[in-house]
Amino acid sequence: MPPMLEQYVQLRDQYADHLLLFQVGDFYEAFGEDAERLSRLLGITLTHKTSKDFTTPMAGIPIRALDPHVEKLLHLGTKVAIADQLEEPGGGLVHRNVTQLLTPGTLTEERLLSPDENYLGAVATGDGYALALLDVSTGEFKCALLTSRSALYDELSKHRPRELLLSPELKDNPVLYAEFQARFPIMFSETRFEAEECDQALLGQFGRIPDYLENMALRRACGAALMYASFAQQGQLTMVTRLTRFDPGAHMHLPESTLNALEVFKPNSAGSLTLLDVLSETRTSGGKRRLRAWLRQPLLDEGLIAARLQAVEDLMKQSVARNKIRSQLYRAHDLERLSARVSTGRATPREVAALARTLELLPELQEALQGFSGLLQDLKSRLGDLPEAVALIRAALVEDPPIKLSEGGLIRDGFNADLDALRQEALDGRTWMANLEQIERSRTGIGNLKVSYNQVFGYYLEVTSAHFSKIPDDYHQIATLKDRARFVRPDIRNRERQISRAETAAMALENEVFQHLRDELKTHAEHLSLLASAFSDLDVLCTLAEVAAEHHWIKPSLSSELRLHQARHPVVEKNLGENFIPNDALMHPSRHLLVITGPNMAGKSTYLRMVALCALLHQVGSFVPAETAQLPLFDAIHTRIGASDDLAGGRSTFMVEMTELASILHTATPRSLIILDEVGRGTSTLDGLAIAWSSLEHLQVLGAYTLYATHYFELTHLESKLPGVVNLHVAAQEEAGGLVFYHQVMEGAASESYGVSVAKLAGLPSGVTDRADRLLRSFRAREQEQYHEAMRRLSTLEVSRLTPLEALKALHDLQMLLHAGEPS
Ligand SMILES: Nc1ncnc2c1ncn2[C@@H]1O[C@H](COP(=O)(O)OP(=O)(O)OP(=O)(O)O)[C@@H](O)[C@H]1O
Repeated sequence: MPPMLEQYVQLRDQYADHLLLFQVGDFYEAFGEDAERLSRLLGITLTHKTSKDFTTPMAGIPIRALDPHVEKLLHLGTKVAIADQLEEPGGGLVHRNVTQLLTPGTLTEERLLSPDENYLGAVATGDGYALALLDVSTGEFKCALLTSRSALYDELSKHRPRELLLSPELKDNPVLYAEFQARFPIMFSETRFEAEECDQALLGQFGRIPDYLENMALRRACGAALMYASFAQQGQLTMVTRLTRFDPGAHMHLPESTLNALEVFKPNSAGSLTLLDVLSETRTSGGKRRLRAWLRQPLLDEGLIAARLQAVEDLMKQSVARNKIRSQLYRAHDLERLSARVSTGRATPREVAALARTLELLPELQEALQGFSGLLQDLKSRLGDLPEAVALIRAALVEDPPIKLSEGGLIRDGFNADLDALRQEALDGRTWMANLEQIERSRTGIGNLKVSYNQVFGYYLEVTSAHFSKIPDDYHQIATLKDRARFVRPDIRNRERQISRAETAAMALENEVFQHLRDELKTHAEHLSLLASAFSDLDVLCTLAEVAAEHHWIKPSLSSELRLHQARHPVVEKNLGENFIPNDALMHPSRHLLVITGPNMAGKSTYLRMVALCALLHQVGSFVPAETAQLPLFDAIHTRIGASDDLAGGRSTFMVEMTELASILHTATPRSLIILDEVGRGTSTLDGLAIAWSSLEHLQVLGAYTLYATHYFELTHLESKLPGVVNLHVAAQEEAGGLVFYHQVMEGAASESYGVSVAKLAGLPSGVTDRADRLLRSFRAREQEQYHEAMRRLSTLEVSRLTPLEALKALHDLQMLLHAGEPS
């Protein structure tokens, strides 16, 4: 095997679960089976490397086209190891080593990352489920202990890790492992979870094990994440300076089903909008991530909510200051990621320049925040500028430095005297070379003499055969072509060596100066990460103010009652504009369970979601889409909306519905907001009605604020039976041209369900709808008849004369009567 392939095989075996891309000149190559795999995955040509008696498959990617290919490989679930040439090719085998390991959850390369968080997740069990979440692109590292698997799934789907590590007790359980894989179609990777090694990893990273990691499972999850990321980053985890433990109970409980039903992040149908889309006015990538985090975790603390609302109100009113801040933020680069890159000493010259440009915004941001109080004043003090860092970068780097250090030309003239001298020397040499052609033409009288350069000979003189007689003695011929010859001279060789020596030394010195600059910036890493966090908070507050101003949202106030006047569903309103009909909502302890009826398409679901979204926005600290709004503090929003099945999870529509209902009934407290849309629809009418009825009775006793939309008219009877239950309906009317929806929510139950009318609107064939109309009339007539007949028989029954057996038979007959009969 040729020595280069031996080198390849050695590295490949060292990083066995990665696909090794091996630099050979301007290409990254793979050989053997890996080449076949690469060619299959990327659809690129498979060739062969042949030397003497050896041949092997080979596939390669040009270096300049690496990123899109790596992106595709990661997307296909393949980890990538990049081995670079670490020295200029010379005589023998070039020294190569792995310089980057790329896995979806441990990326730091800006160009491969999306603006969202990029978490690596690790889960271990013992006393519940321990979850660690590490984003090495920003240095964020947090963990939590979850009491149930569904709580773990909720957190995982909220944080959407790109890669997951499962401890052996989870991974080795085929049923559990399959369930994880079905729920989270991401990369699952292997690492060690041994307690002792995990503790060592934590000690190595933080110098001590934080007190709040008393739980072994937490330490295993955190340690495993650290060990895995550290391997991928080849020990460079300096961006991870803090580990926080978060308490899912410290925030409003928002199960995955609620986030999905309310379409907070993900639309239910492709192409439609989400709440995040309506709020997507952030100006920075960090702000976008922070907004997602706030939406994931609405607050429970009145004081914090009030502080955010106050800041949003101040920024909304001060539109000049707000616009100024937003236009500054627009120019900011992703400070969170830049600070992580700086802390690992990996920032590229261009990233360092971007850092300076971002830090230069600080004085203006501080000025714009002048005169604000509360949270905004705090933010102003968190935005302390770093003039010395900016001055250093500005003095050292050219205005627009290259991405790669190896491209050179990044250090400004005048910054380092030695570098200036080397550059001058190289320049002198090149000027000498540039003038040489003219000088030699005059000296020899050869008008077409040329000075050229190529990789093999370096600089040389070229003379065509017509002028061979004029060639001076000091020219030494080095090559003869058909009609010309090439020459050198000792002084040309000397100059060439001088240029090359000076340029190589200048490059090395630039490298050194830049390393020094990076080391200097590293000392500000902590400050930079705090600044980054302040930027993100400021961006989100400005975003909430901007949205409030643009869409005429108002500041909600805290109350024990839920009182919305002329409220709108923010997403549906964005689609419908002025055609959206606002509605009121009123709930208090003696009106805490609203049963909403009305035809299909009337707007029941929209109304339910509208109330829930207002509650969620309030606790995020946002204004809400209404004319006035008073809202209680909810500890959770539970929803059971729509029919969805979980084919991957192997559960039918009804099973999903019942599982979600069970979880709501078990976990809801009197302080929860519950939204139920047509519960019980997935089974037979009577079973469904019975389940819905008893669930409502349960919630009525619990006292939780509940909105329940239904087509079961029987449930409207609950209003007269149970205190706290109130009927509402969404207005619609049959008119000459068909059914008209008013989308207006009114007191009282609906009089009809208009199902057949809606079917007509939907375009069912008229023959079918006419027959349905007749059937409906006959069902109703029959129902009435049976009901009256049953009543008549019951009232004439002489109960005191019946034997127990006769009484039972009479009851049975009555029942048969009520269920009897097919329509004619
Ligand atoms: N307040 C409103 N103003 C204007 N249009 C509305 C309003 N509410 C709902 N709509 C429109 O009506 C459509 C149907 O609304 P929604 O899904 O809420 O009805 P629904 O009563 O829950 O129907 P179903 O019983 O079939 O689930 C929405 O997509 C929207 O276009």
